[in-house]
Amino acid sequence: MTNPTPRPDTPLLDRVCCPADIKAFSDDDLKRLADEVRSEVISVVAETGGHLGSSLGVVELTVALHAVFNTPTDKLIWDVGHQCYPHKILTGRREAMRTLRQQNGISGFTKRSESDYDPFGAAHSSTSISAALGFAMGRELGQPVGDTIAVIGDGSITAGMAYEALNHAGHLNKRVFVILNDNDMSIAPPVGALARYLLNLSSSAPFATLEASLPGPLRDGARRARQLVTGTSGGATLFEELGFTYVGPVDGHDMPSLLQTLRATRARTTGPVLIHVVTKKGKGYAPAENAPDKYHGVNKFDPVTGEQKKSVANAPNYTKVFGQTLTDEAARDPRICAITAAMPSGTGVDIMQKRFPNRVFDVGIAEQHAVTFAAGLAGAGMKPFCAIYSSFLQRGYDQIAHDVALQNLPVRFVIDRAGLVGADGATHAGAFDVGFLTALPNMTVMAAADEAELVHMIATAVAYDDGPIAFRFPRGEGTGVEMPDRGRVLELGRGRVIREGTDVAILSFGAHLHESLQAAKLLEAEGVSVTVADARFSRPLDTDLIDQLVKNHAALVTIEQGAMGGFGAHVMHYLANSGQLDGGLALRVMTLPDRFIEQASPEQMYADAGMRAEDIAATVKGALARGRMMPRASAKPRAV
Ligand SMILES: Cc1ncc(C[n+]2csc(CCOP(=O)(O)OP(=O)(O)O)c2C)c(N)n1
Ligand SMILES: CC(=O)[C@@H](O)[C@H](O)COP(=O)(O)O
Ligand SMILES: [Mg+2]
Repeated sequence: MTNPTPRPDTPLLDRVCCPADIKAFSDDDLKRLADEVRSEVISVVAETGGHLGSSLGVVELTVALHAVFNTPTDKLIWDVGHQCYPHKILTGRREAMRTLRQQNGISGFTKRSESDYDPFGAAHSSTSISAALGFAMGRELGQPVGDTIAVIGDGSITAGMAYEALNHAGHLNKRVFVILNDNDMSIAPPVGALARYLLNLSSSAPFATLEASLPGPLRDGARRARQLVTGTSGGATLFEELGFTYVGPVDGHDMPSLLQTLRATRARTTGPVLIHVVTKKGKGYAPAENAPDKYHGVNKFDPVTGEQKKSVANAPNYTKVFGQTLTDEAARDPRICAITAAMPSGTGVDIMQKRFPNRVFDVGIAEQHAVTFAAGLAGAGMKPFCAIYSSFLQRGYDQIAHDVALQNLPVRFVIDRAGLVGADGATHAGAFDVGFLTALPNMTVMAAADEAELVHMIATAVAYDDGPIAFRFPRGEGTGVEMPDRGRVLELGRGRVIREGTDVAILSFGAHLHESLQAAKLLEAEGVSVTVADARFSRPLDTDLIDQLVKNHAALVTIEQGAMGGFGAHVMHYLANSGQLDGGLALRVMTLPDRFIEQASPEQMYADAGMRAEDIAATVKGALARGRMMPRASAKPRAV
């Protein structure tokens, strides 16, 4: 039975279950469809929150790509994937969009397990060209892959990995499409020489449409004219020098130009192609157009006014505490400087940037460079604070090991978004930094249990010049503890006992101290006396404290906001090699479970991870029951 002919006034979007449905649309229909998709994005994100500006900027581009290419056989790969909301709406997930970034809902990024139209997951930037080239070579080797298209932003293309891929694509000379979505914005305004180059290049937009529409010889003439106007000396753009056919710049909101350019390029080119599309972040929604940085990631908002719903703050925000404290320290110490990889406001270094602009460096999305640049600053005698979210720091691990730790250079690593972060889900979980940093000789690793501890750890990092030092703290608010006027320097490798008990000990590393104290209260009500200690350091370990806890309690439980192989593993390693496991010890190591945890609220995610206060209490009780069956030496508790 054929589908009944829709009434002419039926919204076009109501007729779209998947991209194949838009193949029959006229070019005018496609423009109308884009307008409907834009309204849908605004309506959804007003309800759910999420990445608004980037998605609004690629509405026409998304419709045109699905109209011209044959997804999912043609592989459309979005870089970062935060701009994929129009793509998800058009690929069968329109209804599901209201569950965006929520527990058991759909991801805020592209995700292979979610749809055949998501051939490659993302969320960390600058991976799309590599992936698209990989798929293209799979096709060349006989796999059922059609065209491959990477859509990468002007911010994401500042990362080194993008050039590794461009370099290889130019070498292989196989057919692959790179769409450079140039909205002249990263999260903040873009930085770097490349941003300037692209701005210059995009000034030649009028030539692009002309060029794409002309036959061979005339097209060459138009290209030469463009190059003359844009001063791309020697005639070739950077991308053409790397072996790409460069097409553009094209107005990314002009549907006819987009369709014409994509159709012509798809029909005519054989090797690697870069299509330079100029868009506006937040396009079509005034509040987002006028403040593209503030509307990059939004809370729920009033679609009429654009007013974002403010979350009620019960305690200081860790990031703000870091930014302000570092600024205060920098006022006292001219050797302090700060580095961010395109996240000035996210990391809080924008606070110092306002006061000491010449000592704060935004290197673009370039975490590898950020780390070794910081190493150079340290080698020169500065005190660099390299502020990178835990999950993004994964991008610079060899630089940490090879350029910083091995040379014992005093770089300070500021690791925000440690632990589970909530709506950004598994890709942004700060789960692994404790493991990969604590394993490094010369490294010192701290975790703040609360915002007051963070202030002390910053002071400690300022004072510590004997090698690299890292401190981590979670996304969001602290616990509302009393704040010190000024940070004091902590004794390296020394933890602290928060609460004295006699039966069992909890040794907490980082911000789960709060839940550990709650667990102790729950156990106290059941007649179990619990010592709670804050380790403060995973390297160097406070072995005296560990010895005392083991000697004076029937069982020991460690807990950390991180994956296996972190703090608890190092405690176990110490206990084993100091012979304290030989006679048996009731020891439990609480970490994140050995799996990735999908997006939800942080509370829901920690519940999923089995790390609520009641979970800790249950684990402690189990360890205590086992421990009571074992003999143990008694010893006087250490004076605190
Ligand atoms: C490795 C890595 N570093 C940092 C980020 C944080 N981040 C997400 S989107 C973004 C800006 C991307 O800019 P662009 O590629 O131009 O996309 P637009 O938002 O302008 O559409 C940044 C820095 C990330 N996702 N991955
Ligand atoms: C898409 C991306 O990677 C960033 O926008 C990230 O979502 C920012 O995270 P915060 O909201 O924790 O700063
Ligand atoms: Mg951009």
